[in-house]
Amino acid sequence: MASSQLMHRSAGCFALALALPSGGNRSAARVRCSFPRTYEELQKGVGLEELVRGAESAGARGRSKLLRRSGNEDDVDRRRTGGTRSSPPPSRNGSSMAPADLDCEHFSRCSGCVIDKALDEPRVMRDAVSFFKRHAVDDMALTTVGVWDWRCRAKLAVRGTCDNPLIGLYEEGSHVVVDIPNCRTHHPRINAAVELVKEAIRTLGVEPYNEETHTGQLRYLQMVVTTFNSSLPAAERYAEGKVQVTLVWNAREEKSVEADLLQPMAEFLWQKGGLGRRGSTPILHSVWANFQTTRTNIIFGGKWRHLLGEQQLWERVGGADICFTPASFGQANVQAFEALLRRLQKKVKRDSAVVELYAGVGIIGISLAVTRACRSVKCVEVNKEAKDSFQLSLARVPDSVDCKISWHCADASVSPINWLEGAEVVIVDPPRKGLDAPVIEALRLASLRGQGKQKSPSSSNVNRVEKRPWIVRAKQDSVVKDSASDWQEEVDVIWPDTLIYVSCGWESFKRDCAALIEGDAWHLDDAHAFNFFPGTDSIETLAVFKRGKSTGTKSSKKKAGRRTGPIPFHRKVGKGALPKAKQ
Ligand SMILES: C[S@@+](CC[C@H](N)C(=O)[O-])C[C@H]1O[C@@H](n2cnc3c(N)ncnc32)[C@H](O)[C@@H]1O
Repeated sequence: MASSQLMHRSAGCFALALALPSGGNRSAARVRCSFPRTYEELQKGVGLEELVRGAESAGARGRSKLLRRSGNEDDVDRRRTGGTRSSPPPSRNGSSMAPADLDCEHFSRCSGCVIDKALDEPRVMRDAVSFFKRHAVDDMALTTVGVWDWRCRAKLAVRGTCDNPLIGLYEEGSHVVVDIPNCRTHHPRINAAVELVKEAIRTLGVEPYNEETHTGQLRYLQMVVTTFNSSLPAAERYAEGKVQVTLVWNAREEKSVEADLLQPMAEFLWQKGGLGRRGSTPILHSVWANFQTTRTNIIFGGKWRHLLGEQQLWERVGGADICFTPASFGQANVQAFEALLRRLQKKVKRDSAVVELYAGVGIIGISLAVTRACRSVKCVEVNKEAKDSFQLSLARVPDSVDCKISWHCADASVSPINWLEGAEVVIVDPPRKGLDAPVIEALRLASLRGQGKQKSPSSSNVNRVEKRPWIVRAKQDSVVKDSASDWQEEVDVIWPDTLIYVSCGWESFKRDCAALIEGDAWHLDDAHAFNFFPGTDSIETLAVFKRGKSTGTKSSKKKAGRRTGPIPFHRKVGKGALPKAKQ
């Protein structure tokens, strides 16, 4: 996808940039602005798992008086479109909560956020609630882990001059970069790292890129925060996150003459923000370079170089240690993702055989292997860059985990039925455009086969044909960890009876859902939304489908327990979410 699209956050979900987070004004504004508990917790720093654990119990205990907490994703595919600003915010269901307003000085020009009021109630939830109600899921709710400081991944354009660098996102519909030093959605350490980059540009005379003349040196930045630090108490890890900075340089490689200032810049950053930082803790994790010389809007070139700091970036997600390279996809809102994973884990029966399509670095699969004692987990991902990350993460899966875990570099839309065979649970987490048509057809077919309505595997012609036998292909492009116990190939063919759909594209989800349930191939069993991108009118949806026609049993149960009054689609999580009486 073109970077021009990337750089407008409203055209997806994006990354903003800028300045020193510790300014007194900003802090004061935050205290005034409705989330005193969140503010205090952010100052103290609350660990990811601790935060979300507290959130879950709070969610279970009631939501009417919940306060809010802070929350994460990013990538080209994950950016969502901002919705209309004209519709009024949904009702707060009688809650006395103060509004979760953005209160950001950049809002009027920056394309990153499209909503600055009631960030905890994206308007799209109205549609989502009524959609799921029509499909017999009438307790659809939204989990908001926090509305500020949630973005742990940002891709930012560098423009302007070496005396006055501009670092941020494009203004909507243009290629004018809006400088966003005090972005309220960024993890504060991203803003601090951007400030350092500006200082380096001014001091060393680094030329920001000029699109028109295709001159200049520094084109983009990628900032990724890791909150993984086992030497700190869990409560301090989020606030103490460190930034992996990638400098996207307008040169073919580090030895090119155009890259003469690359190493000096990396050393400057490391001196001021890394281990060389005297008297204070480092804010940088590492410095990388990426080389991009094309005239296109594509942000990254194919060449990456590690320059300084730690090479591997780790995050603790869903109960597992996960490694990311700068080229891997990662969720920007790590706290909200953690909340989603915890809910997802509960939807998978222990000892299941799981296949995950669109798996990225395999976070969901590894997390299930570790927390649900799965019999097997197969991850399928098209981006080969994710393989190294998966391998490193796999090496940290404890030996006690008795699960056959594998990762396969493959296009899920090619012969997808082969991946579904032998799995009880299938998880899909596609890009914003939704599922590929062959995957939908294969999911429908797998359901029919599971119901005994379609017998012959060879009779299907719904898939594009991959010439290599799938088993050969899987072996060639795979990483596999066998279980400690003997692995036995399934003799009786099993087909998934549970389909878990993680969606970052609401419109494509609705379309895919209609295709999946058509003719009672699947029915919706459960759905929940997560506020992954506060400031945008978008949600991340976790939907659980069961095979075949609904028996009505679950729906009747839900009806029996249904509350009267407006549908409470909003749920806040985190310690701050506990009803006062119970704290
Ligand atoms: C929304 S991301 C989810 C990744 C992962 N589940 C996570 O949360 O980190 C979608 C992933 O699907 C991958 N993808 C896109 N098209 C694909 C295809 N046809 N086959 C397999 N993977 C695909 C992308 O490379 C990306 O890693």
